[in-house]
Amino acid sequence: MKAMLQCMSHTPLKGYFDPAADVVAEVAQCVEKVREEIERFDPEVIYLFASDHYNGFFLDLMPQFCLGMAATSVGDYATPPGPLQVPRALAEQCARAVVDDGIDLAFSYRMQVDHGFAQTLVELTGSLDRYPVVPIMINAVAPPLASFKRARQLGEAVGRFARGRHARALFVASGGLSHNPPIPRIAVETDPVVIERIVAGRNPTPEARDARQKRTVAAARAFAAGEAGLHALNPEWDQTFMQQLCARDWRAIDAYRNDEVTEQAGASTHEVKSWVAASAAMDAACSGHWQGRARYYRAIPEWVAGFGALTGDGPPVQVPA
Ligand SMILES: O=C(O)CCc1cccc(O)c1O
Ligand SMILES: [Fe+2]
Repeated sequence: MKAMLQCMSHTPLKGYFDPAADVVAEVAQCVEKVREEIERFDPEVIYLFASDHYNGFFLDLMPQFCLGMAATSVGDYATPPGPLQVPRALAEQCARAVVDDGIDLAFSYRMQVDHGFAQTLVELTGSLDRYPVVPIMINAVAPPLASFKRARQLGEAVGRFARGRHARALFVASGGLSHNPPIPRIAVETDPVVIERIVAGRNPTPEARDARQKRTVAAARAFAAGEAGLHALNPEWDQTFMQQLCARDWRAIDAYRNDEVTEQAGASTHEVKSWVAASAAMDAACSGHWQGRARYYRAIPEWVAGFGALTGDGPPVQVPA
């Protein structure tokens, strides 16, 4: 079996409010290289770990982890709407194996996913349905949140399932790194309209979706202009985290505490649990024989993102003592 790992930040602000042209080009070049690597690798299946932002999952019933047996992109921001190519029988077997492994994950036969899944999938493969994909949602927006350790164990269970099953498996993570876009929090929200939207806001009108997206763009403009309101990006946190993943330092990963992460790097930093799960899946699929490398990082305030990319492939590079 061959396995590959690709972790990348997403940000739907791309194209809506861009940083300087050289930064846009630098990120595009990174995306292009990753896309070429995936094209060459030609995955038989993709296990895609990502977050949702109150577009497919709401507070009427919020799972920590949810595997899609079938999934459709809602088409928010610049992402296309439409079905992902989910191999149903494989997804069912995967869910069974993960549950048997002790992770009580939710599943959906009609999962809706947003830019968290769709942006990265489209940018890295060209479309929503180029390759068979098993989508796995990790709650990163609605506390109480699962721990970093639990995300690692979820990934490990998926990787154990994938091990030996495919000629070529690709593990993809979409999300993070440090950031804090304006996502409502039930604990402090008082506007009944906003509360209703996050409790049961499925399939909003195009006008409501557009208004929400405009608010995000406005918040990004204010953030980039240095106005207070959103939590600062934390490049140091991001780089340390990426180094720990590359070193497969699971002890350090397991030691992250949710409240400290929120405080140090922003509420949406929990999206990096997709990186943890995908890397743990890679680790289990390769029995530890792989090498990770942080290939890109830049804090991009216009995009409200600590934007990073990390790739893993085997066999491991031998480092002389
Ligand atoms: O519309 C939303 O709810 C949030 C959009 C958003 C913005 C910046 C970085 C992200 O990761 C992200 O998801
Ligand atoms: Fe996000």
